[in-house]
Amino acid sequence: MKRIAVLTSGGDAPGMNAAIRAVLNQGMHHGLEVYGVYHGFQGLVEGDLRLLTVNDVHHQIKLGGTLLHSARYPEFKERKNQERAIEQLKKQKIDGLIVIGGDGSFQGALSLTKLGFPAIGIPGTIDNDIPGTEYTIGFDSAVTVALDAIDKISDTAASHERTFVIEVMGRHAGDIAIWAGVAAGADAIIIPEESFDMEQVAYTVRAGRRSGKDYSLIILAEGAMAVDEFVAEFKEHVPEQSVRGVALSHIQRGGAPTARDRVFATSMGAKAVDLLLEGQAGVYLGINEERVSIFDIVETLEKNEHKVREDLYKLNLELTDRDL
Ligand SMILES: Nc1ncnc2c1ncn2[C@@H]1O[C@H](COP(=O)(O)OP(=O)(O)OP(=O)(O)O)[C@@H](O)[C@H]1O
Ligand SMILES: O=P(O)(O)OC[C@H]1O[C@](O)(CO)[C@@H](O)[C@@H]1O
Ligand SMILES: [Mg+2]
Repeated sequence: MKRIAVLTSGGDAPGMNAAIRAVLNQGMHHGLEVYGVYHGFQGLVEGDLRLLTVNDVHHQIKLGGTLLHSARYPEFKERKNQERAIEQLKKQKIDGLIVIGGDGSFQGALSLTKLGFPAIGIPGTIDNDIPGTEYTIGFDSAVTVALDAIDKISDTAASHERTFVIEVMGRHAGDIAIWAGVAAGADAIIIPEESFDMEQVAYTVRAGRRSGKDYSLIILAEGAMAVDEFVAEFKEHVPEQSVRGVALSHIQRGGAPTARDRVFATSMGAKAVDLLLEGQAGVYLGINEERVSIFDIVETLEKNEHKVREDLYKLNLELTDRDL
């Protein structure tokens, strides 16, 4: 193996640049040429790739976003586009591909492996929604950004003795909501994985106020309900309160990656290169008990579901269990 390529796909995530840097540096350590594919699978199909140099990744470890740009390109589900992608790679004499992205991007990597082209996945998504791994690159940064925003909102919430409903991202997963909610000391955390009773949420908020709190926070995962809808319904249960809703939205995908995201991105970027050199394909990397682990894409994605940290969710319920 002399040449490999790397791309980023799906929603960007802080730490993707750190992973790209590690792929390039580890590739160079092994005497490989590393190509960067721009604009995800779309760029791959269109042949939008070039040789990376140290200059491309210099300074990038501390930057959010992805220097390779990203794309959502549903057309990559079509076999003809997957075959075109392989033709482009072969034209450049590239023997292996590293795909940094979420669960959707891993399906793209899998399709290439099934057609005989070696591909390896690195989990890069703020959602933390990939089965197998406990952790995805960008999650820690997104939670940190969300928490910073929630803390700021709590200042004004306290001044006006308000209840704020704060919608966080995560697509179908409640991970960002749980972590940001526990870290913020939220009165309630609403996630798609657990049902909730609006009257019970209202009771908890009211009980908190009665016990001396001067504001309340409800952290709502986008996959559970839209914030406007939630606020409208919630207000009917607490007509005496001033309630505001806010969606943090794409701010959660921006900013410098945290140390944790940079370290795991660097470890996984380097490991992906090592695996390609060992002849592995159809696998992805993840983190288990703070160590890089290897997962089979088919086995793990098709037979497992992502699980949220139920223990943290339950802990928050216990900590907010107050009587009126
Ligand atoms: N079944 C599939 N087969 C081939 N390619 C796929 C498949 N599903 C998704 N992809 C490719 O992966 C891209 C990214 O997928 P998706 O939009 O689901 O984001 P993701 O990688 O899960 O990241 P995130 O959820 O963080 O945005 C798609 O736009 C498409 O190009
Ligand atoms: O940037 P887009 O395409 O609007 O996608 C937003 C989605 O992407 C993510 O930020 C990452 O998957 C989700 O949390 C969110 O639902
Ligand atoms: Mg996804």
